[in-house]
Amino acid sequence: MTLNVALLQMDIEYGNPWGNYEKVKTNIEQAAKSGVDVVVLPELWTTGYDLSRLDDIADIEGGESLNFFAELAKANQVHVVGGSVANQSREQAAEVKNTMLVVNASGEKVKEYSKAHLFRLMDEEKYLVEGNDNGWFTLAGIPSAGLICYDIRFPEWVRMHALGEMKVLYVVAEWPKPRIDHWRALLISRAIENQCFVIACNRVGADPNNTFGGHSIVVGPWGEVLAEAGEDETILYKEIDVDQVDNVRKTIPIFSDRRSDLYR
Ligand SMILES: O=C(O)CCC(=O)C(=O)O
Repeated sequence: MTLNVALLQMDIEYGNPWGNYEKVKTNIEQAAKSGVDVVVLPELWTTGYDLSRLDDIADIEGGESLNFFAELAKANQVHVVGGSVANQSREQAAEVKNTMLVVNASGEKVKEYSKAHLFRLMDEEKYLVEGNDNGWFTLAGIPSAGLICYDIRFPEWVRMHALGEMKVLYVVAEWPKPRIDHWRALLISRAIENQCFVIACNRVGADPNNTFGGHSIVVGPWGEVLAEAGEDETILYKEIDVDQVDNVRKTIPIFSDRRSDLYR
């Protein structure tokens, strides 16, 4: 089974959701014209890391972003792995999560996953609360999962998803340029050790505190880099053959060779 993906490697207007909605709409429409199945966005694409202003610019219950995706997905017949947005609780304003919304081509919400591991180096723990749910979902009939940026530094979290049969891992990020070597190495490792596709979308550009490194990437289940962007704004397109996951898992059957009597 093949899947055509488009990764929107974009710059994000700091603290300007309205400008970012316009830009993403144009990009999704452009990607859909190329006949893709799934469009993937970066992390916190509505607000960027303007965390001290979240009271003014966060999305209440993710409602605006969900409606936005639902309309665009349906009109353009694409599935959307919607990066993540600052998602504020209606009841408790102090509760803001970094939430991925996944919407299918019928405009239905398939998944809501909130970043489980908050990244202190960018002050997330001061402004955000962590999620407590897993990232599993099925999209285009494929067992998948979605994780957010720093989450990929926790191989046990990714492995837990692979044990749940995940074949495609979507990663959305605002990963800084100085550690872009870690980004590539971690994503390739997660693909090899879990024998899955990794489809990872990072942003480019800069905010007042960080410069972001791009290098959005599609990695195959054998660890091969199938497509990779540079450091400029672009839409990265790739067709993947999901059946390769079964072939790799048959060739080196790590899941049946695991010693669950020694470790979990
Ligand atoms: O782990 C890293 O180096 C980057 C993580 C990050 O930027 C994030 O989670 O937002």
